[in-house]
Amino acid sequence: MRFPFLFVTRGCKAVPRLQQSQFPSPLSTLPRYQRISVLAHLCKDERSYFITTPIFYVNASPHLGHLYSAVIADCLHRYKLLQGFNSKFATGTDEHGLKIQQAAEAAGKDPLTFCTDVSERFKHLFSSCNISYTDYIRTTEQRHCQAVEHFWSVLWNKGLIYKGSYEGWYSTQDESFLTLLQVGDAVDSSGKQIKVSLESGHQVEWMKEENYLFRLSAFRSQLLDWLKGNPQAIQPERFYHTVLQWLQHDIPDLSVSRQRSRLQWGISVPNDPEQTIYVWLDALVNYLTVAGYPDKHDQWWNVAHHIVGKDILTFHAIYWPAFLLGAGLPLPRTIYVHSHWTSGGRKMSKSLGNVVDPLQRSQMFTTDGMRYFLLRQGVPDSDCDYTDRKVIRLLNAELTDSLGGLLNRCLAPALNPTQVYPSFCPESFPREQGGRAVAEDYHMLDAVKNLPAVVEQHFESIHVYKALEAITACVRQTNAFVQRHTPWKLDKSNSEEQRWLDTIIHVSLECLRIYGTLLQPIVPEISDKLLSRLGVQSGERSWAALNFLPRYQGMDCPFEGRALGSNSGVLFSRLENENVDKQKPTKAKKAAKQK
Ligand SMILES: Nc1ncnc2c1ncn2[C@@H]1O[C@H](COP(=O)(O)OP(=O)(O)OP(=O)(O)O)[C@@H](O)[C@H]1O
Repeated sequence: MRFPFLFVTRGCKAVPRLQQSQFPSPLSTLPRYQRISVLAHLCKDERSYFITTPIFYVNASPHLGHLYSAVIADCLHRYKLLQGFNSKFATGTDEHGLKIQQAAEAAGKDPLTFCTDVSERFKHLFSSCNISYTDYIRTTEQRHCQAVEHFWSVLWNKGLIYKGSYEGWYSTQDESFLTLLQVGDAVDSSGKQIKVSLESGHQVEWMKEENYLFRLSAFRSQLLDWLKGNPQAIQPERFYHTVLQWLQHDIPDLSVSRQRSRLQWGISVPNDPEQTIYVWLDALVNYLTVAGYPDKHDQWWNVAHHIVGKDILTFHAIYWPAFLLGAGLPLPRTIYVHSHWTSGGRKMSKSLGNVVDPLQRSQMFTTDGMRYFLLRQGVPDSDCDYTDRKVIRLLNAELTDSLGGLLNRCLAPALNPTQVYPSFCPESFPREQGGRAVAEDYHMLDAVKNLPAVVEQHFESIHVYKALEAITACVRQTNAFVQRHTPWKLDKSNSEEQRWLDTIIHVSLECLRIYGTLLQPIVPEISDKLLSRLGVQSGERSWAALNFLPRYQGMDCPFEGRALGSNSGVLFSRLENENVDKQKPTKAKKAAKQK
């Protein structure tokens, strides 16, 4: 639910005191507790939020790692929308540079046709996987070329770019310059001694040429001040410390152009057609282009948050902020960093070719299944190895058995023949113990009541897996609640027993409503199915509507007595896999079981 008409600045003072009659219509239809909650959320921050993925290099088709970045950003975007923010979400493709020039040549295509083909593949993947971007940028677009030229001219006019001579190691694969400390020895497949980047393993070459340099060295202390004053600027914390560590040493000026004779596929340096702008400077400016730069861009640029893989941290946490400081622009609010999916123990990468096709996997395991897996299993702080077996096990356990099983149990016609949201009986489940509920039931209520705050905290630091861990733990508690009270054994001809049965189901459906609402940013289709089955309308699915079990608090529940939605089948079908089913426990597991 979005309330773009409410003007709210930092702090609550700027929020006008609204009379009941002044609440704009969608808000005025909400119960009082929800209105307060909406306003409280809007007071916490500005109402705008701008989230970006890296723009993806189109030298080859997308793989699972690219989808991962996009799914994280999509999850944050959807979460902000649920909270009532006006959120903008940009992704797209990075289309200039030597690697693309070479890949297009190898494919026998002109570079733009080549880029368009691959860019369309990314777009197709994202739309197939429900990536709800609001802007898809390509760096070959006119609006972007204009933004880059303008940005360059600003830096040039401030004397921050000068013509010089660059000499050093360069990795074409990474489109990156390296210091001596970042380079090591290796042997190629023919047994020849080569130099490689210690970080990516890609071969590097010694490069010496006349080009333009950016005065990066002049920004070290400003970058340190920025980070020290904004400890949340790079998250998770581990990467914040990595960048601080990098800044303990001098940083050399950065070459920001290539001779046109070597690189034609890129934007020319303004007033110097012999030079092409460095692909990373070009690419990073995409975030400004989407925000509207060089025209009116403040609304979005002031609230920008980037999602990036750890492989491109230097570019986003050092070069980009230095360029922005140079241009006199605000720095991004947060740089969220995630680690890598590995395959066979090595970073999944286009150049290595050890990639998993995300489109094919999302057809095998469903789009929501893949989204759930990536966000549940992916840990931003550390790498994670991908296998299909892990996907199948996780989805069967958590989506089919735990969540789907709970929904099935609670909606079984034998327990709920009229298919309505049953009533809650305060005498059976009083606020003080003494009814039919036991201590564990009260613990469960506390856990579910606190769940939105826990999930919010983890979403804010992109630890989505922790949010899912907390939701899964609550789902388990609700299953245990149903199991403990065996509602199917209660005597429906006895009115007191029937009231208790209804209460058990009411409480369980309330839990499911909270889980379904919180899961929307992660698995939008499954959540929609779940909430629709519970009869929860689209206007009742926002963060503000997360008012758990109001009847227990002595308030009205809008769902009580309402007809449930139609049954559209199982929530998540079990995934079959022979290998998984046939797999025998290892010796170590057997021993652990016996203990
Ligand atoms: N293995 C991966 N795991 C997680 N994210 C990844 C992975 N590979 C790429 N990404 C995401 O995509 C971004 C851009 O990656 P890039 O296009 O360079 O892919 P790549 O496969 O590493 O390419 P190359 O092999 O050509 O270097 C990364 O910063 C990250 O956000």
